[in-house]
Amino acid sequence: MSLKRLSVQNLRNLSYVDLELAEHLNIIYGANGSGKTSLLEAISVLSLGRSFRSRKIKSLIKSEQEQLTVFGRLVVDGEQSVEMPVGVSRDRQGGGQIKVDGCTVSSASQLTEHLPLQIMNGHSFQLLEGAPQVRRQFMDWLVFHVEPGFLSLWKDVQKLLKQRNSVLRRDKIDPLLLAPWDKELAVKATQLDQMRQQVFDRFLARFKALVEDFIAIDGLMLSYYRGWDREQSYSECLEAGLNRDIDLGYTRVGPHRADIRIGILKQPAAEVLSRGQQKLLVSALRIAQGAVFQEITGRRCVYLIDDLPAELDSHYREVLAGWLDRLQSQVFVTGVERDVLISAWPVQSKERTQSVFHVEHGMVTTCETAPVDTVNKPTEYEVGQ
Ligand SMILES: Nc1ncnc2c1ncn2[C@@H]1O[C@H](COP(=O)(O)OP(=O)(O)OP(=O)(O)O)[C@@H](O)[C@H]1O
Repeated sequence: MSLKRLSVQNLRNLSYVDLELAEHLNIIYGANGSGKTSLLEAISVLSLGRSFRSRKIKSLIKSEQEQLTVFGRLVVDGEQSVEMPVGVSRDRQGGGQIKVDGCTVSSASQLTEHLPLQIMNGHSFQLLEGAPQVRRQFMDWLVFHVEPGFLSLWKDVQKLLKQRNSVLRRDKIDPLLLAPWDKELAVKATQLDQMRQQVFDRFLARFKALVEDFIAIDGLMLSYYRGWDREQSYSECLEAGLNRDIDLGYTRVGPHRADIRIGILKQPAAEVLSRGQQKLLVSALRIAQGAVFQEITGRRCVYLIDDLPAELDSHYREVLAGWLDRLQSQVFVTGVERDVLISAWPVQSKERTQSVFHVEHGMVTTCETAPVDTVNKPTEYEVGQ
């Protein structure tokens, strides 16, 4: 999937922007505070129904405006002639509308299915230093996109856990009352674990192949933790831990505790690696994920990379750009300096289309694509106001 056209109204400092986008590489440069991240946020509204930066819709709507609107035209992979319009509007009262291919839909997950995104920004370090929930969400992104039954199974497990926890919090607990819930929970939790394990194994193989030649980190280890003891079935775990769960008032172990453990010689990666190495590692995790998504579904996800040069030297920038280039996915990459961004990419290949955009005070100008040593002059195509 790629985004061919993007129109934005009243999102942060962007009053009105209307852009034709390149199928592969979109370079967005401009001074601090000019609106580069806001442009990426607009794309994330089309995929998540909200920004990747904050869940608060009010801060996303331009000051003194009542609502924001983002509209896009998606091109379906392998069918260049098939375009799908998607649109999202959100207002300050929490209302809004999501439209996919002309129909109003009730859930943002229908947007996500059509426009799968991988986001790399300052928060990406959370994959290494954040709570297990961050890595669980990371893993579940791929499972959601490649296993059609995942979302409903995941919802069932959440519901069963909630019911079980509410029983655990009662004054008097009859274990016989819990038994049927536990049986159903164990069956669904085990199915969920199997889905995650299968997808993780495939992901791990892809990740290893990707980083082997580029990240010289001795002892780098990735492993999947399913959330309960490997030696026991989930029903055995629930039974053995019942008294402890009653004392705690919640279910201590299970698929809601799953994690990906990322370590270097048995130490957490965040405590050992330099900031640049961490950035390359989290980027590799996201790129490997996109590659597996592509292998399994035959579709491509879209990459949003905010401030690519931050933390990276020119060698690491080139490694990262090379990985992305080989994926042939659509990439939106921001940075303050245009030439630093352009020079990271391999010499223009015939297979790659690219566009360069300059952002200034919330106005976006499409530039001619030119080699890095020539000056890009803005064309007459002024898209901002
Ligand atoms: N709700 C809003 N209404 C109007 N302007 C806003 C709103 N929220 C943020 N801004 C402003 O929008 C501008 C663009 O912010 P953005 O984060 O997109 O900049 P950027 O180009 O990514 O900057 P940097 O290079 O520093 O990361 C900032 O000046 C910010 O103060």
